[in-house]
Amino acid sequence: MIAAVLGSGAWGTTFAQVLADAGCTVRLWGRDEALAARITTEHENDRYLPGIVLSAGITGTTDVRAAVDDVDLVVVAIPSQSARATLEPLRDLIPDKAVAVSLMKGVELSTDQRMSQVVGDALGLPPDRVAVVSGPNLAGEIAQRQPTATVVSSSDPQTAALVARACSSGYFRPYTNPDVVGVELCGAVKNVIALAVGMAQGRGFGFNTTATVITRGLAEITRLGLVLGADAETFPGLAGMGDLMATCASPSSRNHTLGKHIGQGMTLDEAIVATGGTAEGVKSCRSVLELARSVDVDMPITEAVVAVLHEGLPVGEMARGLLARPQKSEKA
Ligand SMILES: NC(=O)C1=CN([C@@H]2O[C@H](COP(=O)(O)OP(=O)(O)OC[C@H]3O[C@@H](n4cnc5c(N)ncnc54)[C@H](O)[C@@H]3O)[C@@H](O)[C@H]2O)C=CC1
Ligand SMILES: O=C(CO)COP(=O)(O)O
Repeated sequence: MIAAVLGSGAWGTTFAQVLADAGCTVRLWGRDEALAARITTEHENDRYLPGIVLSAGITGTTDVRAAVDDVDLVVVAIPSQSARATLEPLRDLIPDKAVAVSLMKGVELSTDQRMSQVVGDALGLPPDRVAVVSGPNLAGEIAQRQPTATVVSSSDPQTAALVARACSSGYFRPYTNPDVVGVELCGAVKNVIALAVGMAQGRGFGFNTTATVITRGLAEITRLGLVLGADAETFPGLAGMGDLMATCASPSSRNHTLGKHIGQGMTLDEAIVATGGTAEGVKSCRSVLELARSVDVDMPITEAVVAVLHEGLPVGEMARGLLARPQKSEKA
């Protein structure tokens, strides 16, 4: 199979490596010419994955037309809020046989769409030609070929199976799941929960607080997902609990790290600079909250993250506000 991966950041480059190791010919598109040349000739992406020697089966390019010519897979790994504008000009260039794959974990501001919806809309593809990949997949670990599993989801089981075949290797094990809504919401909202966990840890709180935020975070992801038609079995799976555990535990998570900087007293602008890389939850917390409000779902942790990051709530007030809420049943 021939794959074009759009976005030569940490995850795009790592997933290009996964595809190459699984036997695909991979064209990795990015905007930086010097970096694209180094990917092709030196087999390295020193900006995002320093120290990793990339497979010789990956060619870097800045020519997006050439990248998508005659491909079987178009894989998208750019920040969620830039996806639509980047993909729309490619609308007439996608081969009829090709399937699009979103690696992005966000919700678009202004439309509140999940990224598979944005990709389908922007490229003019029906849902059965779009898949998503989401799970406990910290790029730095996978780039070192450490073992992990993931979820490939599409409304069309054949599309999911095709993408799973394309990325399956000795260290990367995809499971398929037809619940696109659940898988994508898990990926987007766990970033918001990881921000909250980071804030708590930055304030000096310990494991009880972390476990509480993760567990109640999963409860609010589940509440939203079920109202939007997701399958309850997705949430305790790899895309749900699995990814929450990885992102909320790892110091290499950008969302977790950014939250920690905020907890330690940085402003949002300072924390963005200190973190580097794309922390999707910073923007997606707003679209997730809007989505939740549109279907009348209560998401107190998400609401608190929005209040701290975008509405001036002092981070020291966050726990007090969450714990002062009226008593309720754990199952409500
Ligand atoms: N890094 C990770 O471990 C994982 C990341 N993801 C998701 O993958 C997506 C991409 O994340 P990363 O690769 O980690 O981000 P990154 O920050 O490492 O790289 C982003 C890439 O997108 C490019 N880019 C930025 N704005 C652009 C624009 N307007 N047009 C075209 N390209 C643009 C940047 O130059 C860079 O190459 C995000 O949605 C993230 O949540 C998902 C799983 C794992
Ligand atoms: O999605 C991820 C792990 O599955 C990566 O998390 P961060 O974007 O917070 O680094």
